[in-house]
Amino acid sequence: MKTILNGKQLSITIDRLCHQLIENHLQFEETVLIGLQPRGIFLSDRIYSTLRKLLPDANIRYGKLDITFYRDDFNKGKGLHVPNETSIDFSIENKKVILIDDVLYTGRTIRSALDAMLDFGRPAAVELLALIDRRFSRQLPIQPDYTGRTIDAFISQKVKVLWEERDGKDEVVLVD
Ligand SMILES: O=P(O)(O)OC[C@H]1O[C@H](OP(=O)(O)OP(=O)(O)O)[C@H](O)[C@@H]1O
Ligand SMILES: O=c1cc[nH]c(=O)[nH]1
Repeated sequence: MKTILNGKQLSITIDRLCHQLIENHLQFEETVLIGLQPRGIFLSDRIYSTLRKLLPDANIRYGKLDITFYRDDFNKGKGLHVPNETSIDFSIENKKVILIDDVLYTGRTIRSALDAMLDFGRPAAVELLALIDRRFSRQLPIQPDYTGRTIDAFISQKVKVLWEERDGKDEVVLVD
């Protein structure tokens, strides 16, 4: 097992990603954040709370999206899919949407998210923020606009993102 980001590095990376978002989206008047269930939510919660500290006067809209029923392997005999909650209490019509997930690998989760998101309106634009980009693993033409760390990994390896509130510590590891 190899550490990709320790707790301190993870915190600095999240701060940096938030500053990059502010650089492009200023007060988030026309921009909404959407974290992807289940694992992207820990990251999107951190990003949302950091942005609120950095921009105390901004009214940042933040929702959580479950993509279970939009997966391209849903009903493909891959076992029982357990859905999570979607909570988006605003329209994304004509808004700039920032999708947030912890790991970008084949790109299929994000494809599903693009599909699922359309139930909430037609956005003006969509950007993707991924904490870890496993490049050269993509099966679809999907790339992140904001990246915490880009890594190369063997197909047999797995990136695991650990969070204090769930796992007792913040760390990103590569598991053989
Ligand atoms: O780019 P992709 O290949 O879709 O992988 C990325 C997804 O994988 C992880 O979730 P999880 O392990 O729950 O998803 P999986 O079962 O699709 O690997 C991670 O939280 C991403 O959402
Ligand atoms: O390495 C990977 C690939 C997909 N999803 C993960 O969470 N980790």
